[in-house]
This record gives sequence, C-alpha cells and structure tokens, in this order.
Amino acid sequence: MSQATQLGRRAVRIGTSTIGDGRPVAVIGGEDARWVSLRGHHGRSTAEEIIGAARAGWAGPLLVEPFSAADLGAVAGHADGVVVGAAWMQDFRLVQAVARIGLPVVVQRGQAATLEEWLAIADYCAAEGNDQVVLCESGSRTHLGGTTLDLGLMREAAERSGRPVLADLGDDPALAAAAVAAGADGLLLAPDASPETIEAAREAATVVGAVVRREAPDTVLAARAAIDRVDAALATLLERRVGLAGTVQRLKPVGGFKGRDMDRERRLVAAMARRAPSLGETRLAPVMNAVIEAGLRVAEERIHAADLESSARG
Ligand SMILES: C=C(O[C@@H]1C=C(C(=O)O)C=C[C@H]1O)C(=O)O
Repeated sequence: MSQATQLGRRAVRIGTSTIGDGRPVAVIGGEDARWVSLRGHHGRSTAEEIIGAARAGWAGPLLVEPFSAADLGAVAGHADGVVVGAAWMQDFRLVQAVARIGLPVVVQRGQAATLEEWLAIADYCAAEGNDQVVLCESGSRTHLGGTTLDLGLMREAAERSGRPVLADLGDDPALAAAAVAAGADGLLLAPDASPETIEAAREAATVVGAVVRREAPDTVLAARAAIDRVDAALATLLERRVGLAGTVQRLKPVGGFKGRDMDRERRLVAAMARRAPSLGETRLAPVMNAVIEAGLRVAEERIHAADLESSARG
C-alpha cells in the first residue's frame, strides 16, 4: 500500500478514538479502546451485567461483540461500537440489526470468508445507512486446526474498500510489526490479553509505525504525539547504532577516538543526506558528528570497564 492510500483511507470514530486516515495505529484491547465479547459469557450473566462490568473500570471507548440480536438493546445503550464476530459474519439478520443501531461496526472476517464476502458485509451495513465500518482480519482456519492471519488479504481489503482495517492478533503480539507494516490502521488484541502482549503490540505500532506510515496530524497535540513516535523509533535505532559502532571499535586495529576515520564519516553523512534531503549534508554533518562522538565515548567506556574487569580477574 502506498502511504498516500493509507492517508486517504476514511476515518471511523469509536468514542474518543479515531481509526484510519493517517491517525496513529490504534491498539484495541489496549490503551485506545477496550472490547468485550458476550459470546463466552452467554447464559451465565446478562449483557447488561457484562457490559456494566467492562464499563466499571474503563471510561474510554468500549466495543462489544453481541452473542445475538437480543443483546443489542444493552449494546446500544452502553457501547461505543459493535464487533460482528468472525463466526457471525454471514448472519445477515444480525448484521442488519447491528448496522441499524448506528454505532460504528467492526466486521471480523469469517474463518472461511472470501474477500468479496467480507467486503459485501461492509456494503450491507452501508446499505442500512451505517457507513462507519472497520474491517478486521481475524485469520483463516488452517489444515492443522489453528488460524493464520492473512495480512495480504487485509491490505487488499483496505485498498479495495477505502475503509480502515484492523489485524486481530488475539493474545500473540508476534505479528504486530508485520501487521503495521502491511498497513493495519489498528491492532485488535484479545479482551484478556496480558499487559506484556499489549505493551509488545504498542511498541511495534510505535516503532514500525513511525518508519512505514505517514501521519496527518492537524493539531499541536497530535503533531507532538507523532513526533514522540518518530523519536521512539530514532532512540531505538540510536541504541542499536551505539552497539554496532562499539563492535567496530573492538574489531578494527586502532579503535576509539584514536582510530577515527573522517572519510568514512563523510561518506555515511552523504548517504544519509539522500534520505534526508530537507537537512542535506551541511546540516546533517554536525548531527551525525554528535551521534558518532557519543558512540565513541560509550565504546571507550565499555572497553575500559572490560579491561578493568579482566585485570581484576587476573
Ligand atoms: C564505527 C567506526 O569508527 C568510527 C565511528 C564511526 C561511526 O560511528 O559510524 C565512523 C567512523 C569512525 O570514525 C568505523 O570506523 O566504521
């Protein structure tokens, strides 16, 4: 997906969170929105009780997956959006009833549903007068009985529909970075995902998102938040760079400030300037000089500390 396509993708508002149209990657099931499924609780508690419990500890956007149309009264009264679960995707009566509430709808792809069938459900919601639709890739059933996310299909759904897309990661953050790189506007985590899973997804969304997505902030607050994400990616790369520069100091015949290679430094600045034309070589040179000198100081300190340790061990 081109970055322009990602920017042009229409936005859907779920409570105070906005998904799509160059907004930051939303983590649903994390800090941007929570969700609760009435499916697992069916028969044990009422929809009101379950939604009430979810609301009790959370004032932000709340999505609810109904078990059946009977739940929709409670959902309409207390939720900010509705999830049409993968197993329910082709229940047209339920989809119709959900769309008519008027809340944003997240349509999960059924495990065996084709792209056409999935997009048809979104159009079906729109035909009911509800165009606030987000598509959520929830995986296909594999021959081994598990499910596997189809990120190519997710990307295609985004391009074909112009709607925001989510990747349903369940409780495994392993594909979070891949999903963001494939153009996900949001990541859907299991309602009971662990704090570690949520943090790993958030980290992937921040760092990978900063590299592959173009954002379109229109307020100081939003632009500063976008800068914070770029800085998070920069810091991650700076930390990695310090380690690699340290490796060179240990491997080359003369390391540290004594072995400084200004020709190599000029060449790397020139190469970087091609990717950072707004800064250009002249402005980039002092920036990289500071980065390189900081790296050399860290490398010298580490080599010194290692020498002390080995002489102490005798
Ligand atoms: C890492 C090296 O040592 C020094 C540090 C550099 C860097 O941080 O990129 C570049 C050139 C050298 O002055 C190297 O020689 O490649």
